[in-house]
Amino acid sequence: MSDPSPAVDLHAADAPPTPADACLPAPSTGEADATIRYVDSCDLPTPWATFRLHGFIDTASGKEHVALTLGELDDGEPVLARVHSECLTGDAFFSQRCDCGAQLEEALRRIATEGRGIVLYLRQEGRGIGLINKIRAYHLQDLGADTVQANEDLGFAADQRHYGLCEPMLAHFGVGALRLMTNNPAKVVALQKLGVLIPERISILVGHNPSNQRYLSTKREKLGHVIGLPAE
Ligand SMILES: Nc1nc2c(ncn2[C@@H]2O[C@H](COP(=O)(O)OP(=O)(O)OP(=O)(O)O)[C@@H](O)[C@H]2O)c(=O)[nH]1
Ligand SMILES: [Zn+2]
Repeated sequence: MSDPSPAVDLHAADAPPTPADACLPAPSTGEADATIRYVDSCDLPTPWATFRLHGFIDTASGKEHVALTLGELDDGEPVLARVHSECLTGDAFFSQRCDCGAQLEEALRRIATEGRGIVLYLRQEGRGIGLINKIRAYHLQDLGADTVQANEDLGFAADQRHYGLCEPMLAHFGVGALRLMTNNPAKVVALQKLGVLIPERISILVGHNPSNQRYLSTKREKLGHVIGLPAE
């Protein structure tokens, strides 16, 4: 996977945005020109802690991304982190087809317990194919395909995600090293290729249920995830 390192174009954290900053997505200029622009932050009370929610715009695609932070992050110590790709069905609708919602909740809970950490929430729904195509992929899975076959039957790669925006987003917070909560070694490698240090990968094995058992075994067998399933 090629992850172009986007140029950094970040506004000062304390500068209030103009309406144009906040609302106008830039026309796409292609990935090589991708820039991430910090826009604004606010408090976000959750059941576990009051996080800071930070908004960014990828000016190349117009996509809006967010980071949730807690505590002091720029002291040079590796930061407990989750790099989470959008899953509307799992994160918002309690879908049991995947483990995303449970992982997001667990990540926030663990960060709250430590009092320090970051979640990068990347708007690359459906492993990068988008929400509507994910619904089409789910339909194919209803008919018997697994999560990888379904993507491929639709003409997509099994995983179309890019992590290039993570490095400048992390740099914005003065973070260079992560203790990354993931079961996905490919995510670790992709971030390391961007220059992000990952001294520790932390398993996040939550949200297993009968409806996602096949999905999780396919992730392990075809996508290389480190997942021990309960039946084994
Ligand atoms: N195309 C497709 N995308 C899916 C399917 N199930 C979940 N997803 C997407 O897969 C992505 C999961 O992202 P992450 O939660 O970052 O997880 P991961 O890379 O699988 O690895 P972990 O860090 O271990 O969770 C999200 O974008 C989901 O929308 C599926 O069956 N098909
Ligand atoms: Zn999901």
